Amino acid sequence: MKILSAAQMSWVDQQTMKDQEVSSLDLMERAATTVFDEIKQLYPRLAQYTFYIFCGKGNNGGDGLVLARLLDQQQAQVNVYLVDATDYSTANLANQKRLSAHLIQKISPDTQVHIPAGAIVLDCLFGYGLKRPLAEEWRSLITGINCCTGPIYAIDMPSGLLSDGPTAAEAPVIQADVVYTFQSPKLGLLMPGNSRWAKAFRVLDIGLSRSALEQVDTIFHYIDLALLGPFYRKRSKFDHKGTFGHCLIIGGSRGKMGAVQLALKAALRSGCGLASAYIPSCGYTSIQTAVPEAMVISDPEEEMITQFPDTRTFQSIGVGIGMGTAQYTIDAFKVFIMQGLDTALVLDADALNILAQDRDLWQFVPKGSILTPHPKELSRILGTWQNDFEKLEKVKAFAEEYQLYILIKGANSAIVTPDGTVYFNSTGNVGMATGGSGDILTGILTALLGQGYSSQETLIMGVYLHGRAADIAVQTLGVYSLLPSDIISHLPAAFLELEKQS
Ligand SMILES: NC(=O)C1=CN([C@@H]2O[C@H](COP(=O)(O)OP(=O)(O)OC[C@H]3O[C@@H](n4cnc5c(N)ncnc54)[C@H](OP(=O)(O)O)[C@@H]3O)[C@@H](O)[C@H]2O)[C@@H](O)CC1
Ligand SMILES: [K+]
Repeated sequence: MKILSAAQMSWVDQQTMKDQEVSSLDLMERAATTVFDEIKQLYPRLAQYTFYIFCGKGNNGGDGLVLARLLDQQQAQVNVYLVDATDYSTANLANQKRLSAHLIQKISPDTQVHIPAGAIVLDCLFGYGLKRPLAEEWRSLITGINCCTGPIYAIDMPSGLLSDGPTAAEAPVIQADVVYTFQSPKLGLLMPGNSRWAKAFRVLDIGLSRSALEQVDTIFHYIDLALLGPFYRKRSKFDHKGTFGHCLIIGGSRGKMGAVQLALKAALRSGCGLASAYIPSCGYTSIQTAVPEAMVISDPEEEMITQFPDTRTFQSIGVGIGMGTAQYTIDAFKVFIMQGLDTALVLDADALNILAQDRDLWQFVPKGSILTPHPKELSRILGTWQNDFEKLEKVKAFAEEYQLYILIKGANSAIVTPDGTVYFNSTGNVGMATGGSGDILTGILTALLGQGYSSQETLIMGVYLHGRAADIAVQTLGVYSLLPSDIISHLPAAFLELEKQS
């Protein structure tokens, strides 16, 4: 799914009106009706609820006015607060006239509102038309709304949040529990730093012109099953284990052998033909016992890796998890990486920490390699950033310079490719924030790379399935109790979904 800028959304809206011969008013009715349907599903007995609907002067406010009419028709208690203006959009004015005048109360940006307990708020002050951060004069209205005890649903965007650029932390912005955004997720909804304003969002299909959507060119994409379908390979009965690659996980140190165990299990659950581990010898028995399907090669040293194996017979290699940064390990890793390998690697954890200490090493990392840093590892590599947008630019520059694929881990993890394309993930949940989740991702990615998927395909599919398995798992286990190993045991369900859709 494409992620469109405000300007692109506006262009697609215009094209839709031409292609489908509909007016702005029709489109507004359609958009607001999709939100109304969602709300009706959440609150089937609408007549029992009170809605506080805050409307601006543009088309986002117009959506709110339509919603007010639809809710009023279902006997919900409706209170509309419309920002007083002299320049309402045409569709906004038309919808004011369609609503009983007694329902509308005019307010100014500095009005102080008190919302009673139990009321539901619909935020329709600003959508993608917000061009600059809201001025101070809006603070009292926005703060009053944010103080409500009931849920806040924002239409298209939380008001005050910019769609395409950074919003200052102290800016007045609506804190939406759920954002119903039209047709395409907006960048501002995906940035982790904005999560207190957009706690969750749902993309609603409002039937905008397919051909216009296809024509829009964007470097930003949102990963869904439809994106995976074209490259997911179904298996034929003539395939055999040699077809699916032999993957190698290099990592582990005394006390951190579990990381390798998790990665191996995840790799085996992700369809690799053969899986091997290279580990310090103290882990030999535990890995052989815990993962009987895997093969183990051990370093001569007990507690840490001091040399790297010949990797030429393996189709894919994942390096770094649980490896530690003992000097012997650092020295051995440097020799390994400086030999000039011609296979893309999956690099995680301590492999990244070692590389981060010596910028000269990056030139030796095989082009097309996959890096999966968590935020701390990423800042060791790139330094600091002011906001998520700057972080993204820094990652893009680095990915291009060294021709690498970089995963920015977090809610809505983002994959950055060497040509600057960005794929945001749509799966995953807060239950994954437990040590070990990343080791599983390394296993999945190494397995997919070994099966012949390109680095880009590997990341899109691996990150999606990793999150999806966790999403399926929390349906029965909940976010508090989810263990990384539960992600592995739910990988089959995630793969099955993909198999069915392809
Ligand atoms: N197009 C369609 O047919 C459809 C559109 N749809 C809906 O329309 C929404 C987009 O509507 P929109 O373009 O009217 O913009 P909107 O977000 O309502 O705000 C614009 C107003 O805000 C003002 N303004 C801007 N920045 C400001 C600031 N910092 N501080 C103060 N004011 C500021 C700006 O005034 P200006 O600065 O230009 O004078 C302008 O008056 C979209 O999100 C979706 O909900 C759906 O119904 C589908 C059909
Ligand atoms: K809004």
